[in-house]
Amino acid sequence: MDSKKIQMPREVHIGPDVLEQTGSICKDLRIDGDILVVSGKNTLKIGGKKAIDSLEKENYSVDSVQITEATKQSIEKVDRKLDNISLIIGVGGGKVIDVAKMASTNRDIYFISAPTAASHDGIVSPLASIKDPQGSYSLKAQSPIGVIADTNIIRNAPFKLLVSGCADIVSNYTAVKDWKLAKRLQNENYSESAAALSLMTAKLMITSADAIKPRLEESARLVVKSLFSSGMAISIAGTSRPASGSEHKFSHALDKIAPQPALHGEQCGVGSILMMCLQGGDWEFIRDALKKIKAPTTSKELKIKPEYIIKALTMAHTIRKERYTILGDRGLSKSAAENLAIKTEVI
Ligand SMILES: NC(=O)C1=CN([C@@H]2O[C@H](COP(=O)(O)OP(=O)(O)OC[C@H]3O[C@@H](n4cnc5c(N)ncnc54)[C@H](OP(=O)(O)O)[C@@H]3O)[C@@H](O)[C@H]2O)C=CC1
Ligand SMILES: O=C(CO)COP(=O)(O)O
Ligand SMILES: [Zn+2]
Repeated sequence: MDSKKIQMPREVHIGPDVLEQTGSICKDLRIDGDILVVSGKNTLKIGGKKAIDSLEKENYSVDSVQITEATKQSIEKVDRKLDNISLIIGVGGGKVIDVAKMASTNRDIYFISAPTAASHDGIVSPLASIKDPQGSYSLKAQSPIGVIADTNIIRNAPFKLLVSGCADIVSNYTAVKDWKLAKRLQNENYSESAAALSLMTAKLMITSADAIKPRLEESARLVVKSLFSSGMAISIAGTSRPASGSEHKFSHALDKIAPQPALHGEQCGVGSILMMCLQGGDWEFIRDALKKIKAPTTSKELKIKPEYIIKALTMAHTIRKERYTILGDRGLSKSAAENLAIKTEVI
């Protein structure tokens, strides 16, 4: 039997103001040498600067770089800063973390993940979602050596980012169904434990929906822990399969064609309503769960015109063709897509 490698972070710090301990956390992790902080336009001010101040207090020499997209060009921009760097810290949303993760993997440099929002489950996963005009790729990367999740920053982030993270987790329901289908039809590798962890996380999220409130530290902490556990399912599987199926293909298609895409998790949530209906499952349950967490359930709430929803549905099967899902090899016709979106009241 093939051997299997599962990467886990060595230290996970979740709590108010933990970003101000970045320097001492790096000392504890025995990081020796210069450090690069990767951030975004907003997140450099919100979190990046705190990490830099704390590192400088511990006498680390620190450089920083800002990125705006999760693309090859952004990875190259980070790469140009990496001579003499021993550690990269990604302080920001999902795009920043994916770019920092991939750049660190390419150069075999340690990586710390410091999310400023609980908006996606890539915080600890060993995969990076990288986009180009042709599509979206789930690339193998390393897991972070450490996670620093500052719940004071996360609770003060726009509430829709927190809701988006919850919806990304709810979408695990349809992702696991697709994965099981691929096991049955294509004999794809399938991990019972990864699938069980992914589903358990989604169930717990829905059970605790009433506790997800704006600005509360407890809510931020709860969602971070759920994203962590969904990310661990991805780590165990060694693929994003337990958390990404046809509903994610739909979201990646929207990212490609919609003039103004919504947040990743918001689109995956709506995708999950649609795909659960295609899968013959209880789509009303997914819709009601999303409503409970105040996530969008319609094209109007996503602020994306119905024509783009239909177009994304008809092209979703062309994204990650190797990932078999309920969409099959031919996908949906335009009329089938319209029927589906109308039936589920997405349009
Ligand atoms: N690798 C994996 O396993 C996974 C990867 N993903 C990927 O993650 C990405 C989605 O992540 P998401 O975070 O939704 O999107 P972004 O990284 O685009 O972040 C959304 C916006 O939120 C801003 N932001 C972040 N934190 C704060 C804050 N505290 N206060 C104010 N604004 C803030 C960002 O600012 P700024 O401009 O500074 O960036 C950005 O403008 C997608 O590319 C998706 O494919 C999703 C799930 C799993
Ligand atoms: O978003 C993910 C899980 O929530 C995984 O990302 P991919 O769809 O890019 O594999
Ligand atoms: Zn996702």
